[in-house]
Amino acid sequence: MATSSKYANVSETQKWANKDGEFNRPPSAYRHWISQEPGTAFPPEAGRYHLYASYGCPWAHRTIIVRALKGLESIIDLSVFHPVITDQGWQFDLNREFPGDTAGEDPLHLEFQYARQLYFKSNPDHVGRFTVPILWDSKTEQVVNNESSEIIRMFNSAFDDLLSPSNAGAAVRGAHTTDPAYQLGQALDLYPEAQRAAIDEINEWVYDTVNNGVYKTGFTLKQDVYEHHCQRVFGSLDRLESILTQSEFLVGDRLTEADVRLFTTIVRFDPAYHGIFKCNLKSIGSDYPHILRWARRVYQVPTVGQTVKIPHIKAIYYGGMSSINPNGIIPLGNGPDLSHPTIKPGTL
Ligand SMILES: N[C@@H](CCC(=O)N[C@@H](CS)C(=O)NCC(=O)O)C(=O)O
Repeated sequence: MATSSKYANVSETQKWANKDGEFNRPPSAYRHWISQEPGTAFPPEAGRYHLYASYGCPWAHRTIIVRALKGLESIIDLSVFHPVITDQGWQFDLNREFPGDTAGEDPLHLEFQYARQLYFKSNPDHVGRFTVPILWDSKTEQVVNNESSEIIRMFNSAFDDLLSPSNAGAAVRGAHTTDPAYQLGQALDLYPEAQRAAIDEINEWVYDTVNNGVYKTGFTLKQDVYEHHCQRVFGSLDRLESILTQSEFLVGDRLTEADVRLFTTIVRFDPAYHGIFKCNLKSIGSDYPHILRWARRVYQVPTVGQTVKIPHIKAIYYGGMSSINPNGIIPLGNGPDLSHPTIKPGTL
């Protein structure tokens, strides 16, 4: 039986955790698939699908990164919510507090203010949360998929026929690469056949103990549950540090989906999880030189750095989680500078 914290205000914090003090992330509700299969309900089409996301949310951030790396900006439009989740859920940036980054309104439904309205438009009987990312079909007015791990798989390959090989560079805003570690645009494959088993294996434990592990640590109501998950987070960070001591990327010497999925957690670690979720046994900037080296390498892949918006990251965690940060004070630290030059693994 879990031990309660002496200090928790249970009535406030239980919003996030069950009676055993555990945070359980419910499964995503909409799981349709965009594919090139003949007769599919959701074929790839330019301008048909719309991504609703947040720069603060690590799951939505994955989809923003893969959209940018693949050069899908002209094919799939993006609308970003205000980073602070309101009591009605995600809201468009009605007062234009994050100009340039966010959508002040829903371009497809000018009368909508909240993400919840999209869910109810799609399914009037929707029950459950109103999460981002949302991949929306403007033709049939419904949520195609709201599970980031599946949206990035679709972005990785389903639209390739709409991207011409020659404009792969142009599609990612003039970025060209001679770097053997990655391609951009149509030529990029983040989930290559030969690496799938290795990517799946790493994704599984990284999801459980790192991506979602920080939430299980931060949202618990119980001291011993907190300690258990916190230890698991750092056990896995130690394991990742050791992998990245030998290897430039998580699966060999090329950028894959496994890197994208880990990156959105690592970039939030020092500026957010170390404080708000009490994941503070170590920090990326001070204690994990190879993870830091790798994070800089990923950040510096063209277009990735532009998707990292620290003010949104700090706002979602410190500004919108009143149960664990009641006064909404946002700390000053931004975590390590990821634009700093990188070095090769093994040379630290
Ligand atoms: N499994 C989902 C998780 C998405 C998710 O939990 N998003 C959070 C933000 S980080 C959210 O939208 N929360 C709003 C809410 O729960 O009301 C995915 O990977 O897409």
